[in-house]
Amino acid sequence: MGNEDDTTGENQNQARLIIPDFLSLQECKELEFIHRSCSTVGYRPNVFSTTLSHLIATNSPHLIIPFLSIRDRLREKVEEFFGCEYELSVEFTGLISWTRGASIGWHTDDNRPYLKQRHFTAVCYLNTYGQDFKGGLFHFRDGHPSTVVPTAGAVSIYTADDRNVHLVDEILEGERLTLAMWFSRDSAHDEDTKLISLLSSNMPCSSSKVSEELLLPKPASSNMYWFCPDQEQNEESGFDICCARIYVAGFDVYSTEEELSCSDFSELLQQPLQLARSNVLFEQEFTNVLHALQAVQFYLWKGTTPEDSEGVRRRKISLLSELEQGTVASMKSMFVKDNELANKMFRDDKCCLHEFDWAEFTVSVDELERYSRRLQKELNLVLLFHLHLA
Ligand SMILES: O=C(O)CCC(=O)C(=O)O
Ligand SMILES: [Fe+2]
Repeated sequence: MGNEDDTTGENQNQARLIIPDFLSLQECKELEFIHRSCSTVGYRPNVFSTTLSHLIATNSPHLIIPFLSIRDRLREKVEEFFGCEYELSVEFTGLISWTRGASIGWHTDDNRPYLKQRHFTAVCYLNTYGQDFKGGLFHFRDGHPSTVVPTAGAVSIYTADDRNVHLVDEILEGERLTLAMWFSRDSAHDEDTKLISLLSSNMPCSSSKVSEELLLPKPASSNMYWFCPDQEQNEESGFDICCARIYVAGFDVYSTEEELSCSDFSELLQQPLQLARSNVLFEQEFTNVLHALQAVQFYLWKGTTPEDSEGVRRRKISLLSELEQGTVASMKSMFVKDNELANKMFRDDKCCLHEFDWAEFTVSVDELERYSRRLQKELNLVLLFHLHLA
């Protein structure tokens, strides 16, 4: 794989570049954490996505920070390779995952009138073929290389025009995750302009006052998280993807809200919730399902080492009563109608290998808060800097 050193003398006509190890594994894992914590159902069957504007809209603007340096590095690489330094704008940035059954046939990335501003594509693979998913190979119709085997950290860069007709084989198992970016020569399509204006209207931050309040995620409307197999708009099949990701990681959700039987049960997920595991209830309340999901995903990402646990604020755990076990079970059947399907789509066996320990989980919940505060500070600096320049 890779034609970075290709010196066939046809550089101007070189329409693609594959670089292994463009991102570190740490960067891949951090973006995976963000996607598994924030994604919504996507624009095609069995596809899930996390866009930067969605992060802003769900009160998680600080999660944009890990993208920033990666975007700059990629833009510079694309400009350098295609000889258009300082000319490109980022048109779109998003995390996209494909699960069982997803595929895309031969196409170019500028193949719609509203996509004509897309001049170059960069796809970073955040996980690995054969290890994290089966199927999902990438093929170019003409020229070399003809097949790209997705490997965590590699990036595939190509023109969006008909020199690069491509397809992705159907995913057979697992979740194939990428960071997809498009670049435009037309600065009118600069994604940053849109993001900055969203940020300045959504942020509790002005040039004179920076909020220190911890940002907690706020779910978008519940249909954005409801997955239906084969796009049937059917509430009796499928599942809420936030709950499903919590369940496949071995946790349960518990709510003290009385009206479990109410018709609009999706409201429940917007309310404070607790996590449980093997009939043990964790005392701390999370603000809503997204907050609980973020805590679970952060724990799966970072794990903890025993030394971390000094100075940790202790949380109680308790055994679930029979009544509480009933609540846990009925929530599960409300939010995941098809447990087998949820497991097939999201289960990641690597995450379930080490033994679970509530003390370690507690450390991780505190660590998540420190992580969020650090990103918030960075975001405030970026914004203040930008507002002063503007
Ligand atoms: O994920 C990939 O490898 C490419 C996806 C693709 O072709 C597209 O989204 O246009
Ligand atoms: Fe494409």
